Amino acid sequence: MKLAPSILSADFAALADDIKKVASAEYIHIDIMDGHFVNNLTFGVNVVKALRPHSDQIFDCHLMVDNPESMLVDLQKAGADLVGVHYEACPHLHRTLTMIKQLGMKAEVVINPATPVSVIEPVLGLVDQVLIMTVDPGFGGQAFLEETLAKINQLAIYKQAHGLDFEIEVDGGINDQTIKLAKKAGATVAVAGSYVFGAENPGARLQALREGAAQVEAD
Ligand SMILES: O=C(CO)[C@@H](O)[C@H](O)COP(=O)(O)O
Ligand SMILES: [Fe+2]
Repeated sequence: MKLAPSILSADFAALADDIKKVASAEYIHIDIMDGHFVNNLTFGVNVVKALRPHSDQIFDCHLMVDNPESMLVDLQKAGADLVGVHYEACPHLHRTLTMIKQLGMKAEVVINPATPVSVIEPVLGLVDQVLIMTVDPGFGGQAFLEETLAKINQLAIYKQAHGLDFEIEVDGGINDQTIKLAKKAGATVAVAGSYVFGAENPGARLQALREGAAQVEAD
């Protein structure tokens, strides 16, 4: 399973140092929040640009903003690799996802815990990754919503039945126990913020996540 430490729980005064502590992860997850789509306000394109020289990892940008289309060109220039837009924020989803791909980035669609998988079926042939939120977006440190497991499983079955090829990412409340539930349900990428950066040794927490996920294979 791929790991995506979320810098939402890192030290905002030392982001470049903190991402070096998670150099063994495949992705760096960057939560961009505008204070409108969600109540919280984090960072924008300038922080993506500032961090780019400090890491070769995939920059996985999770846009929790209204009108995400307006920042796509700047995000591409800043060095984003993969961009996730919320179904709930995009009335013209095909166009938005196509724009991400035309800019040379990987495209992801994101759904909130209360949004059913069926509404994104029309765009599943277009995306490189689907993010099933396992908490309501906006903040780190919330508890994993087990009700989302059925949706992860439903998406994994749909993907296989239709011969589609995309990653299934989960985000919110992931720790060394919940990662097992998510993997069993079919997730292939796990975001973790507070579990990783809330610890003295973020690298050891990544290792614990890998070991947790590996136990599912062994089952
Ligand atoms: O998108 C979000 C929150 O909206 C996440 O990426 C958080 O950063 C996850 O934090 P934890 O639940 O792992 O602490
Ligand atoms: Fe996120």
